[in-house]
Amino acid sequence: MYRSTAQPLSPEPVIRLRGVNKTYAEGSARCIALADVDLQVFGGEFVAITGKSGSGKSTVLNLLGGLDRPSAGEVWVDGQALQALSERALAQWRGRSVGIVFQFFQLMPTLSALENVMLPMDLAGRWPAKERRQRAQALLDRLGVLPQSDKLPSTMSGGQQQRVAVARALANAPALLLADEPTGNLDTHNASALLDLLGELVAEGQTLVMVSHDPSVLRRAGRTVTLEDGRVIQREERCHV
Ligand SMILES: Nc1ncnc2c1ncn2[C@@H]1O[C@H](COP(=O)(O)OP(=O)(O)OP(=O)(O)O)[C@@H](O)[C@H]1O
Repeated sequence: MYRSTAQPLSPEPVIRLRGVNKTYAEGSARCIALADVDLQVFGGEFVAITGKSGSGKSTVLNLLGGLDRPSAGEVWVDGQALQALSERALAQWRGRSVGIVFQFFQLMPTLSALENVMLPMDLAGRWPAKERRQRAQALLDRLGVLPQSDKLPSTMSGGQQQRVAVARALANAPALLLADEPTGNLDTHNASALLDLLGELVAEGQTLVMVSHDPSVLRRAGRTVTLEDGRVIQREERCHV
């Protein structure tokens, strides 16, 4: 049975954003996507990032996942200063240290569910081939989609595809799991089941940052960070009773 190997709450933050700015050039104008954002997330936390369309949520997620770089400021993830890495080193780091789940699943259409989950391990050259297969099977089992192992994404339901996508995101035992509106394309039942599974992973120590507008997601997060026009306007801790 797959269990998250992430460490429970630790004093060192898994994520540290300091004075982060991100601007995009639009002809002669500049679009300020993020302005002076500071954020810390500790191991085993589930933090939801919310805000209106265009407030900068995906930009934060892209910076955390090493998919984009800040215009100014520092992005530290799992002890690594991402701004210090070359493109090549950043790509290698990304493959090993973060797992990302997208709204539209983004599975490789010509690969089976099992092959999709094995792919990040193959690319990272992690674990012997036999172990990669066993690990992928354990992940699919954990996510409740082992019977779908040999199926192509197009022959699976949306809920099944998203579970496979979560298994793929966990393949390299990432320090950080990121999710961009992961329930946005699921019906209520599948969305709730997916959130249950993600909640179990967090309870085992997985650090999770999720962008969402969905109130049912925000209710489950330990903490919500609200963005407006690229700035953090609210940090809300949930009371656990
Ligand atoms: N590649 C880009 N080029 C130019 N502007 C961009 C680019 N990416 C994002 N932006 C701008 O940066 C701002 C923040 O965008 P971002 O996608 O982070 O917002 P968001 O909160 O995720 O929005 P949504 O909820 O609609 O996905 C917006 O004004 C957007 O137009």
